[in-house]
Amino acid sequence: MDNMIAMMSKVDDILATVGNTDAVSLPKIVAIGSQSSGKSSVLENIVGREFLPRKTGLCTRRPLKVELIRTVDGETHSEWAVFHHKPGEIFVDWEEVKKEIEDETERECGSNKAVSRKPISLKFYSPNVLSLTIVDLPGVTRVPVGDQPLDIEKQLTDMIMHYIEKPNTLILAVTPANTDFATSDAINLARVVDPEGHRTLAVITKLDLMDGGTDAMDILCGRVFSVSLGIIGVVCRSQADLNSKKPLEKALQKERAFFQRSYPSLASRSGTFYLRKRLATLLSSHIRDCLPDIAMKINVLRRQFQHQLSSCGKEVKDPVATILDLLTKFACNYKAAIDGSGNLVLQELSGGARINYIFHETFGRTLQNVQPLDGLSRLEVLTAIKNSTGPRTAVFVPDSSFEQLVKKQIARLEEPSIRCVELVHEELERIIQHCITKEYLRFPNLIQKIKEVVSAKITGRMEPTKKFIEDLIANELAYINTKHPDFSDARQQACSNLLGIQTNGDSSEVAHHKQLARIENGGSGSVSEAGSSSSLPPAITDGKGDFAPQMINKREKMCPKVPKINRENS
Ligand SMILES: Nc1nc2c(ncn2[C@@H]2O[C@H](COP(=O)(O)OP(=O)(O)OP(=O)(O)O)[C@@H](O)[C@H]2O)c(=O)[nH]1
Repeated sequence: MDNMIAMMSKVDDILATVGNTDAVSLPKIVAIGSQSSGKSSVLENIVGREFLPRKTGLCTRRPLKVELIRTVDGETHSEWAVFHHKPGEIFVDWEEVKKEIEDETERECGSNKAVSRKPISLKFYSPNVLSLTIVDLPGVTRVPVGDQPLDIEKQLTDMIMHYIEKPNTLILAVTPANTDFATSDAINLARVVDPEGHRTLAVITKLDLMDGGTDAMDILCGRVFSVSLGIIGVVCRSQADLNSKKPLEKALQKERAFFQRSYPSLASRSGTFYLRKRLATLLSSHIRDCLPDIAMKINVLRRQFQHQLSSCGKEVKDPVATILDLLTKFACNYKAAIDGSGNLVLQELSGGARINYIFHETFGRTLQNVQPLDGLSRLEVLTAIKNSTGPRTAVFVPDSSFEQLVKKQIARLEEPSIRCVELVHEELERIIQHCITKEYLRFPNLIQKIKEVVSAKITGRMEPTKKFIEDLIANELAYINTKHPDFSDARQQACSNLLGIQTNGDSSEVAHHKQLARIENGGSGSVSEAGSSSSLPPAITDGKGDFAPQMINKREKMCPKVPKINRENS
């Protein structure tokens, strides 16, 4: 029996080493229940040692897998413990075991009540135990405290389900006797995955705390609810016993006396001693039943791993040289992918060619499509002109309003430029994947690390590059050289276009005046032709009621895409 349990423990270790614990469901006992129902107390009673952190409120915050391994007398240490996360260290002091469980819990979950799914594994070697594997899970709680997330109840229930839904798990459903059984979390959760109760053993704790005049006879005899593996009552140490450091042996004696006194007819199949024996028998017969199925699954796994192993190639004699070689190759592949000298992908553009496409096609086309006057309504232009002249009436387009409008348009270049950076970044990330060739596949951790490091480097350049673009645009916005002759003409023409100046043979400034006057009159009123034209300075027009021909040519050159406004509609 001991051999079988020890063998299962070894298989579990091997599966944990290859990171495949879910591939084969190994028989184990899992203790579940609501918070403070007494799961850890029961586990301590079974082990016969005080090694668990104990206090009221949430105490178990990570699954704790305890493997009890029966040793023969005469070993160097009669009893010792080893943690899976500290393989070389042997613990012989139970206070240190307790402290290590607390420390390891805090390392993973922090100090403020948060919980984690990651189990702590402990092997306990002793000639005084029956070989067993028990997992103690955090208790179900409903109200989040400390760093616990709002959905703590769901997270805990999911964690419990993850363990107990496996068909080879025996469920130790711990329920305190001083609560209502109809609301027992342990029994209700167990029923979800094991409705017939074939793999559920109920343990009733805190029988000593039941109200005077009541007893748990009906419950212990299975008249309230029934589970086929049995219902066993236990009495563990109370908080007062823990505070006064009452030895476990004394507590076990007291427990035996309690059952002989209060439940004499059930005394022989109640209490910790009976529970230990029952669990060991159940587990070993359960292992026997599951063995053929487990052996078959392990054989399938073995074949899979052998196949994987043979695809790995030659043995690595010098790991450091191999890693250096792979890193150098990766760097060369990456450079080649950008230079264009790497493996050619025929189906799609990639690497440097794709970056070129992003710059010249995607980004280039976007810039070409940015029309200088897009998003500037005529009303906006006229309002800007009027706002910049204050109480005075505008005759010429003032520089300040022109600058204000131009700046708004230049700022529009920022968004497509940033998008271009993002596209290039995406491509640089894609190159990483392309550079990981077949020969890397046998080193999944190395691949993971390369991806992390290179991706972090590339992503680290994103912010400085975006900042560079923002600075470039800011530089352009800082000073608009309106004195530049081309720019100056373009300004005139762009504004003329917006104002719909080429109307009815009016000179540009006449039309400009009319527009401003229309705005002043609510947008549609008519303006006295004679009155307005008579106040215009004569030098602006060419005498034919329009801009001089060379000015129009300039406009065509500077703003070729500005659509002409229909004279009739303007
Ligand atoms: N009087 C009495 N107290 C008990 C009994 N079993 C547990 N307790 C007390 O109940 C409290 C909670 O016990 P734990 O064993 O820590 O409960 P738990 O279910 O492991 O708690 P969490 O893991 O935090 O959910 C402790 O103060 C125990 O001393 C019992 O049979 N009788």
